Amino acid sequence: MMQSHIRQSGAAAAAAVALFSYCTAFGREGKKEENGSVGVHHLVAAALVEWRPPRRHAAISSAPLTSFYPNLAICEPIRDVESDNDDDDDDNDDNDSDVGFYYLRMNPKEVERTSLSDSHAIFGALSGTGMIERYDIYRRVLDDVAVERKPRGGSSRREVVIVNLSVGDKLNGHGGIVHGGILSLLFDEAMGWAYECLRHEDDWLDDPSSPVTAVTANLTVDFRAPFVEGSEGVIRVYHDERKGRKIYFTAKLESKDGEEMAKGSFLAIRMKYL
Ligand SMILES: CCCCCCCC/C=C\CCCCCCCC(=O)SCCNC(=O)CCNC(=O)[C@H](O)C(C)(C)COP(=O)(O)OP(=O)(O)OC[C@H]1O[C@@H](n2cnc3c(N)ncnc32)[C@H](O)[C@@H]1OP(=O)(O)O
Repeated sequence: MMQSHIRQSGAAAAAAVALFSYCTAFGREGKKEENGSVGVHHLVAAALVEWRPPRRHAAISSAPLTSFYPNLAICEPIRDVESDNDDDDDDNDDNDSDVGFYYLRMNPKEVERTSLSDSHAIFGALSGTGMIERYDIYRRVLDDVAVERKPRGGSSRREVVIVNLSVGDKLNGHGGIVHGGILSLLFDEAMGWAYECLRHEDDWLDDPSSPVTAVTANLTVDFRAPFVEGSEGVIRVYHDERKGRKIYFTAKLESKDGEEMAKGSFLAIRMKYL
């Protein structure tokens, strides 16, 4: 059981409850996941540490998308929404006490406080009513039992990040349908966060504390169904494998009803000199 490190704010607690409700409504997290664990409705929010770029990154500081914020992934749980022994909606699952994971929220308000806030596509220019109205990022964290059962650092596929999003009516291509380029953007960002979260939580990089950043080398998206304006959705990002500097992810965008609207794959390449 996670200990609560109290840095509680009403807004953060509300956010955790909101995601809990959302995930419950989606009915996904009570099911078996790819890592064999069972969803536990521990939903928490994050406290973030202010961070300024160290000097050795000055060479890329003028390129917004290669600026980065390592400590965004340093979070502390502030609230357990549900204990392991609480009732679970999934009656078919008899492994409810076999805990698996919880979510930590990456607070977008912290992103907005950074120097990127105005120039960032999602949290800056395209943020607002009618555009990207919500882009809440949650890092999925294995709890202690799951970590013991399945040591970190493996190459097996697992969910890393989910993004709870909604898009308004000003980012369309065809009438009433969100532009595919916008969905690609939303995927790109989500998978970038997955990279960042993995880098901090895991031992799969040579030195997790090293300020090694990455860029998107390749992004592909399959559009499976029209994502209509004014829709809410969830992006789920999975880490697939790593080959040296190349880190592979896949992702899917689900509608509020759980329908797969789009899926994507993503290759992040760690920069040679950063
Ligand atoms: C992933 C982001 C994580 C960010 C984390 C920090 C922030 C955290 C906070 C908040 C999250 C924010 C999240 C934001 C997300 C947005 C990210 C973007 O949109 S980034 C802007 C668009 N992308 C560019 O501008 C790149 C431009 N391209 C390049 O700079 C280079 O081409 C680069 C670095 C990608 C590769 O160049 P080389 O010189 O380092 O490497 P070579 O030798 O060419 O390739 C190495 C290996 O990769 C393969 N490779 C290279 N490019 C490939 C490609 N396009 N497709 C497939 N393979 C490729 C090669 O075949 C080679 O493979 P073999 O080692 O031989 O097996």
